[in-house]
Amino acid sequence: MPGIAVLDLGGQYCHLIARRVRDLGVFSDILPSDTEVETLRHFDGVILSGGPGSVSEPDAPRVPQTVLTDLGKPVLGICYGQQLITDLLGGTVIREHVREYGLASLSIIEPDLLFQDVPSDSMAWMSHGDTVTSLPRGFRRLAKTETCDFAAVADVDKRIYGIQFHPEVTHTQHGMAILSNFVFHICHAQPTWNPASLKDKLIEQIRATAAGRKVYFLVSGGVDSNVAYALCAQALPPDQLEGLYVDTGFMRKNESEQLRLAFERIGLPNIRIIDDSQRFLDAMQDAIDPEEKRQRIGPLFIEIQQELVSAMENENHNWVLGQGTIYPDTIESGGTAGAEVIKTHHNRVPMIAELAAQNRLLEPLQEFYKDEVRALGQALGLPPDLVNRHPFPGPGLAIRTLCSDRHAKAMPHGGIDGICREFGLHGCVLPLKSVGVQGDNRSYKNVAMISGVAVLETLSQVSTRITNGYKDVNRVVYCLDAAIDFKALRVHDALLTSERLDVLREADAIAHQLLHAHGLEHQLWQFPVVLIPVSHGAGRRSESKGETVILRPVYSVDGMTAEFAKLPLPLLREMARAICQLPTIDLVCFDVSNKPPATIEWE
Ligand SMILES: Nc1ncnc2c1ncn2[C@@H]1O[C@H](COP(=O)(O)OP(=O)(O)OP(=O)(O)O)[C@@H](O)[C@H]1O
Repeated sequence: MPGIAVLDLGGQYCHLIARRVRDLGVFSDILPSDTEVETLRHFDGVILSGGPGSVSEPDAPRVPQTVLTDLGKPVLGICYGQQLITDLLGGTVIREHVREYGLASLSIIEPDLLFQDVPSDSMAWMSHGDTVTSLPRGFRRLAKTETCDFAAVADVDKRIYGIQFHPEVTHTQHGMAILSNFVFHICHAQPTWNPASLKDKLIEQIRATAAGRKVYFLVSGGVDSNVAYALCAQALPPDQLEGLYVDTGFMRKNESEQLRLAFERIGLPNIRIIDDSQRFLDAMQDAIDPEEKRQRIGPLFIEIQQELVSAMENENHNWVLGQGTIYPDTIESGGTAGAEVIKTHHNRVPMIAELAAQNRLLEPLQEFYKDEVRALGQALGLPPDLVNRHPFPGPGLAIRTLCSDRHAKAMPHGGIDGICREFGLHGCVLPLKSVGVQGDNRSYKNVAMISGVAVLETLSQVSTRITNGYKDVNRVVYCLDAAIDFKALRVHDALLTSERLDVLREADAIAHQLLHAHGLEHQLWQFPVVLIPVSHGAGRRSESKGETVILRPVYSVDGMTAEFAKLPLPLLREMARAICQLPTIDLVCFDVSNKPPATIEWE
């Protein structure tokens, strides 16, 4: 199955490039930058990804020169990829003092197959520090922007192309058309990639890997492991497969039981629920910082995995461990900020690598992206509640229950309040931090709270103005209770306790039931409900340690960027009224931040 090789030069968008190519129906594989020409010959063409490096740095990633001189296949360099092509073939790249970041208007200077059916003027997304200033011999300029002379270049005879903008991000108006032109008109690839049609091949592979041994499959209740487990169930007889589900205590309301029932309904009763909730809760006793929480949950999960493996070994020597690993888990692009930290409890720890070396690891979906896994799940006839579930983080509600060791009042902020007043609103800053993304990095910044009467469009404008204007704020929440008094807002100390988790579980269940009743859940990518230790003592319980619930519904296509979901305000207020009936809940807010600058989750 030929297709397109994407060479990873460390860009955070590497997966996005591979995904876009697959969306065109063409297989694509991400390979290390030093992959040799012999391996690349099996592909129809090569894309060199972007990346944070600079060609002038000695240890920035490079590709072998022979990819450009000997391979004879079309090559497209994107951003850093273009600069690398220029450098390797004798052109000049200079370091700019100011990084160009954002939309630019792209003008085509010379028509070419790459720009077939693309208007001569359109918008393209730029994000670069270095710039090409002179071209290698044989290259011509195909397009420019106001600030970039060499926005697209090519040696058309050798089919080597370079573009400074990012066609893979949705902000580039005709990005998909440009990628499609490269893939079909320049590489002549065939649209033969269809993950759902690979079902029979996958079933054969599962049988071959299991080779008569018992498969213990780790099922988390998430889409990936649900589909992988169901696939194993079609491949193997019931006595050769058992699902293992670890209840961490950080699951949503009735989640474990619902999962068991959902599998039972489709004839898969072999799920063993392992209740380790107390162990997880004990481990989190005094954890406040989000990284600290993840660093405690990850190793404990691995410890439990290890215990399960030892138990299997004692029970029966003939076993294989299954996991719902998918493609982005197996390849962490070099540029993904914080990847190491985020994924500590993930599928690539040394014990798992050891099992793989012993041929005791089964990961049937390791070639697929999540939307492809969903397509496969549908082809298997799995019910929507197993296949279309919203993504849910491994550490679960533990990272949706914010902790604090502070006592502080909400901070007045003239600048933010000034922006709000232009729209008839008010604003302040909560002395509480949440995670965001800025450029290639994770940020950990304050949250702004706004209140007043507004329509969604206004909230969107105000939120963008605040986060663009004040770099110490990466998230904005809108108070759903009109009677808020900022002076009565207090951040107080709070740890991760079973009582707080229970309240959050109830709030989450209320919000999701109402969402379901209005038939809106499939419009959303995800709908985290978050508990923050912020009380609004006014009137109700002045001495209380009341809390605030945040509703965080988002739209997204791939989780890499996201927009706050424009759910009807009357529905959000209905959710807020119901949630405010819970003991200890003072206030409910609606998160009106996009990603970037905020992340989907708060921690
Ligand atoms: N609580 C759990 N119980 C059993 N297995 C788990 C659990 N959490 C994770 N796993 C296993 O580890 C894999 C990776 O976990 P992770 O939390 O990263 O989920 P994911 O990549 O979103 O996949 P999924 O959609 O299956 O949850 C899962 O596919 C599953 O095989």
